[in-house]
This record gives sequence, structure tokens and C-alpha cells, in this order.
Amino acid sequence: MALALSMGDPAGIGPDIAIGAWLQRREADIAAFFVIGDPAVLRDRAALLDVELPLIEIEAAAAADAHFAAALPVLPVRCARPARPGQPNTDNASATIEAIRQAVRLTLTGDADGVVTAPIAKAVLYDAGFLFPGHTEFLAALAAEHLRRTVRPVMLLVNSQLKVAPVTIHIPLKEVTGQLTTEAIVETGQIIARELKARFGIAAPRLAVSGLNPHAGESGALGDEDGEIVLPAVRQLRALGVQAIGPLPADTMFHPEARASYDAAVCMYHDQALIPAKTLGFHDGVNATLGLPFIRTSPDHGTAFSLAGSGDARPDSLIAALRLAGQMAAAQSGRRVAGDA
Ligand SMILES: NC(=O)c1ccc[n+]([C@@H]2O[C@H](COP(=O)([O-])OP(=O)(O)OC[C@H]3O[C@@H](n4cnc5c(N)ncnc54)[C@H](O)[C@@H]3O)[C@@H](O)[C@H]2O)c1
Ligand SMILES: N[C@H](C(=O)O)[C@H](O)COP(=O)(O)O
Repeated sequence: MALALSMGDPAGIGPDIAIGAWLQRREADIAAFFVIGDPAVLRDRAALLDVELPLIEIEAAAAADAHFAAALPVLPVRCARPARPGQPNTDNASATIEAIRQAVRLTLTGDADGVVTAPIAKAVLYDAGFLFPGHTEFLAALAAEHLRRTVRPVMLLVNSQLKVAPVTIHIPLKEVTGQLTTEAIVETGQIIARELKARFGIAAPRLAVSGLNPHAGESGALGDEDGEIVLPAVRQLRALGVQAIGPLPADTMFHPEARASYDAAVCMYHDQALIPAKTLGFHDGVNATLGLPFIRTSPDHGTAFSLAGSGDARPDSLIAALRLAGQMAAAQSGRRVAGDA
């Protein structure tokens, strides 16, 4: 079997890094993958980058593994318009979305090992009527359809220095206080603790939970949420058997000695979690969605339109995402896949 890689925005660096990852497949020791996307876009991008790319169009995911060593397998989802590097076109949004849908469908049917997504530009998809803030929420909706229940997705950023997840995800900062609840923190903490055990082999995960306000509220002088929302969540997590500490002041929980005291940090909003993650490990960073009935990883960067077709887009983060997805698939099935050291 192989991992399903959705092509992302065809005008972004998704095609560049997919080609780069395939070219480095041997030394990077990554599991086999196939791209779900437009073969013409990949051929054009390879020509622009001046690299020789053997590419094979496949009709079914099952064919990917056999071809991967010799050619980049592509399950075609064709764009409506030619993709121009750096110039996103909303007419191609439906192909971008369809590639994600197919990756999820094939993983849920057991035809692929997991979903790896190349970056999308959210605003381009919103212009085409996409109703979700990002992949994370779209994948949760697809999972909910499959499971017939609501699904809370957890956006875990992983690099060699840190694992960290925000409780609230893609929402405006002014809405964070209204949407942050004790229940959301507890559910997020439970999902992280469960999946650190199951997918990352951490037998007794230790979580560090941040506060919301400066200095975790300074005993209420700088905000009530730390004491009224976060502290009860930490207590509930402990009562549920999860090793959790907090609320911790967010500004002092990411230095090396602090990081050594926990396995994952739980933060209250997007930038509180993603700034330390992307600062400590941008090019080896992976965005993994937990809480889903399938594996999903992604590079931690975006579409970087100005780099598309330039040769300057590094495939490292995608390689890390493919490697982590391969390791998760191996942990799930008990078999060894490439990248599982
Ligand atoms: N997984 C995803 O789908 C995902 C993740 C983050 C951002 N985005 C989207 O991407 C778009 C652009 O976002 P942004 O500009 O904030 O972030 P970005 O990650 O695209 O770019 C940030 C900076 O990092 C550089 N960079 C990014 N990837 C690189 C790579 N592989 N090699 C070398 N340099 C790289 C860029 O040139 C830029 O200077 C937005 O629409 C955002 O929503 C998508
Ligand atoms: N918040 C993520 C980041 O900045 O890396 C990014 O927007 C990707 O999110 P999705 O995987 O939900 O598209």
C-alpha cells in the first residue's frame, strides 16, 4: 500500500515539493506515496524546474506501490484551467478539494495507508465557496460523515524539538475567549494523550497546558479565563488519568528546560501554539490531525506562491510529513514501512 498525497493548490509549491520528495525517496527513506492531482501540472512543473520526472498515471491506488521506485504514481484529478505557478485560480478550487476528498475516501476504504496533504490557500478556496477554515475542519467533517457523529479534530504540530496543539484552531482572535471551554480543553487533552500512546509510542504522556492570558492571568488580575476555564480542565484531565500540568504562562513554557518536562504542549489558540512550533522547527515541522479515524499529516508551511516553479521550495517538511505518516501507518498495522527506523 501507499500514502495518498493530495496535490494542494496547483499554483503553489505543492507540485514542486511532491516532485522533490519523490526525487529524494531513497535517501529520505520514505514510504511509497502517490499524488492525487493533475499529471499535466506535475509534468509542467518538472519541466520548469528542469528535472527529469518519470511519471505514471495510475487508475487505482493499488498500483502505486509497484511503480513508486521507478516513477511518480499519479491518480488523475484534472484541473479546469492550466495552473500558472504563483497565480492561483479559483476555477481550479474544485480539483484541489476533490483531491483531498479522494485521499480520504481511499484511506477510509483501506486502499491507502494515510492522507498527506500538500498546502492549500484557504482564501482561494473560500472564493470558490469552500465552507471550511482549512483542511483540519474539512477532514473532521468528512470523518463525521463517515462515523455519523461529531468529531473534534486536534491540530498537532510536530518537530524534533516540540509537539504542540492549539485548542481553538482557525478562528479570529477576538472569538477565542467566547469559544474556549473547559470541555474543549479536556477533549483536546484526552485525544492528544490517547494518540501519543497509540501513534507515537509514548507510554505515559505528560501534557503541559498553557494559560490564555499574560502570566496565566496573574491570579486573576490579568483575566479570569485561566482560573475559571483552564484550571478546571487541568484538574479534570488529571482526574481522568492524564498527566497534565497548568495553566502555565505561555511565554515561559517553550525554553529547552521547560520543554524537557512534557511530551506535548496544549495551547489555547492558533498562534500561541504555532509560533513556537514554526520557530523551533520550520523545515522539519509536520502538521498532524489527531482525533480522526484515519492518518493525516501535512507539511507545516503554506502555498508559498512566490516560490512556485523557482527551485527554491524545500521539500523537507513534506518529506517529514510522509515519514511521520508512514511511521503512524506502521504503528497502526504492526508492519514495517520505509521511514520506520
Ligand atoms: N497545510 C496547509 O494547507 C497550509 C499551511 C499553512 C499555510 N497555508 C496557506 O498558505 C498560504 C500562504 O501562507 P503564508 O505565506 O502565511 O505561509 P507560507 O508557509 O506559505 O510561507 C511563509 C514563508 O516561508 C517560506 N516557505 C514556505 N514553505 C517553504 C518551503 N517549502 N521552502 C522554502 N521556503 C518556504 C515562504 O517563502 C515564506 O517566506 C495561506 O493562504 C495559508 O492559508 C496552508
Ligand atoms: N494552521 C496551519 C498552519 O499554519 O500550518 C495551516 O493553516 C494548515 O491548516 P490545515 O491543515 O487545517 O489546512
